[in-house]
Amino acid sequence: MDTEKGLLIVLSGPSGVGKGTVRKAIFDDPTTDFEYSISMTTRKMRIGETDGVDYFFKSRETFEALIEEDEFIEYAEYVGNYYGTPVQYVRDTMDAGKDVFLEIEVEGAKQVRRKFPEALFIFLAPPTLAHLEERLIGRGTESADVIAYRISEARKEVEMMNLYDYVVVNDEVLEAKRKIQTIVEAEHLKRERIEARFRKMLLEAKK
Ligand SMILES: Nc1nc2c(ncn2[C@@H]2O[C@H](COP(=O)(O)OP(=O)(O)O)[C@@H](O)[C@H]2O)c(=O)[nH]1
Ligand SMILES: Nc1ncnc2c1ncn2[C@@H]1O[C@H](COP(=O)(O)OP(=O)(O)O)[C@@H](O)[C@H]1O
Repeated sequence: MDTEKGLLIVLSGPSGVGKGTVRKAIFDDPTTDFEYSISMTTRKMRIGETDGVDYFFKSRETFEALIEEDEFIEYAEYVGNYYGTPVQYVRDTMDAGKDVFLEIEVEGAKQVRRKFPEALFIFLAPPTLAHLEERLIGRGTESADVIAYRISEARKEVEMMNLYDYVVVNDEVLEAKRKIQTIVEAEHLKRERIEARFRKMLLEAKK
């Protein structure tokens, strides 16, 4: 039998909702058996970040050349910087039968939806918009202007949540992590059942 393709899991949601935090909790958990696709970006490296671990940090020229060469599954310009998912790693990993996890903003998630409609889309939502503002201010990495902009974007983004397969409210980080792991497990079981039913029907059709 051919190796089954891995699942593409997309975690998205407004900036500051906790996507990075929840993603870290997922990958800090040794029971997690999906692979994280490291994004490429043109934004400046923050203190504590490492090139090739948090992102692949590139110049605008390099990023734009890679866009021309069709090297991204999706990319978006967000608050003046490019962010994108390199295609090669995702394809190779899925072809090897492993699940790939993307943590991206909502415009990119829309593009993935067009290219990979069979992917699993999970929206991370804040308990309230007030929580979102608090978290962005609390993180202390952006100026007041950027925070105000991100909040106004977040209002629009929250309205997109009905386009997703699941909405997970990020109240407690470990609880959100557990819910996402459970959703992925359930999705595998569902797809295995559909696959088994399909094979049974094929066998019956051959009789
Ligand atoms: N479309 C897209 N968005 C990404 C990608 N990687 C990260 N992002 C998103 O870009 C936004 C800004 O990321 P970043 O500058 O690290 O800020 P932070 O997530 O708010 O800490 C976040 O919403 C990320 O989830 C990617 O490859 N593609
Ligand atoms: N469940 C949570 N409860 C309280 N604070 C949180 C929670 N999840 C994340 N945060 C905090 O909110 C801020 C934004 O989180 P971050 O992961 O950077 O968001 P995103 O990647 O979506 O932009 C950080 O300071 C983080 O520590």
